[in-house]
Amino acid sequence: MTAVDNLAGSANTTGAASANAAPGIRIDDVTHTYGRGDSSVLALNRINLDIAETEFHALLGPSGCGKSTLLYLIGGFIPVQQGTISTPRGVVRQPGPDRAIVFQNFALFPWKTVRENVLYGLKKIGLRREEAEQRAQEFISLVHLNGFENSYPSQLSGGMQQRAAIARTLAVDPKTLLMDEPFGALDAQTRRVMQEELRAIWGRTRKTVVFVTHDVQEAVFLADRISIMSSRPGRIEHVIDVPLPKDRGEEILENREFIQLSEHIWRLVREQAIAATRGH
Ligand SMILES: Nc1ncnc2c1ncn2[C@@H]1O[C@H](COP(=O)(O)OP(=O)(O)OP(=O)(O)O)[C@@H](O)[C@H]1O
Repeated sequence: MTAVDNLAGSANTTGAASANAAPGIRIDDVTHTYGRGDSSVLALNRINLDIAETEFHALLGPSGCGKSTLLYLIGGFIPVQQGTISTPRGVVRQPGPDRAIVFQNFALFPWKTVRENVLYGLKKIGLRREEAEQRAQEFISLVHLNGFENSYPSQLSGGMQQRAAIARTLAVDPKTLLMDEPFGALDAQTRRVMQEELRAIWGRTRKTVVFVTHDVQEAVFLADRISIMSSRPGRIEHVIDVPLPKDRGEEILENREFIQLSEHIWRLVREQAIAATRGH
């Protein structure tokens, strides 16, 4: 059995988060303020949200509503000031190997090859050279980068670089994958392919994914549930189930339910975006 197979769990058929699913992330009354005094910015206001262990959860909302802030708090990259965030490993107080983040700008080491980039994280978690090499190759294959192991990031397209970044992140087997607009810098066609690949990879690895995006279609295509946040200070205004089949390909874009749900969510997001431009 490979490391990739090892991660695989049984899939449900609808992709919807089930009410009795094991908890993955619990966000309990979290408020976050940047700075102090007159120049302080209330970024998040009393966020409550439970995300199941095998759920793909998207965060949508107007620019500046605090999506990235919430993601970084879950990751432990900024300290929780008020409220609590917990995972099965306990209360989040700092970054941990159970939570990994993928950024929009790929964040690969430019001086390392694809293989070396993937190996980097594996060495950090203490895998022996041989095991690390084998695992790196498995995850390079998972993201279809065979043949590019010895290429440097500058020799790859944006989509390939992001696949390498995803391989590097998945290879260390975090329980939770935090993704901050990871496809934002890609052209529309590559973005579509990456969405399909990510959804397929998620189907095999069954991690908790929290995915920040501005793109309603992307959220509906990828997620089991979608949180729509208000304009700043960010609150969770709506949490919406996405009752689409687990396996989603291009054909889902023609699915009536997909279209109707996307339109419904677009209207909800638009309300928040209009409120943001009016400054409340
Ligand atoms: N380090 C910081 N210091 C002060 N204010 C900050 C800091 N980081 C974010 N903010 C403010 O907090 C609010 C939320 O920012 P955040 O980046 O979380 O929003 P976002 O929804 O991810 O935005 P976008 O969609 O534009 O990326 C914004 O008003 C932002 O200006």
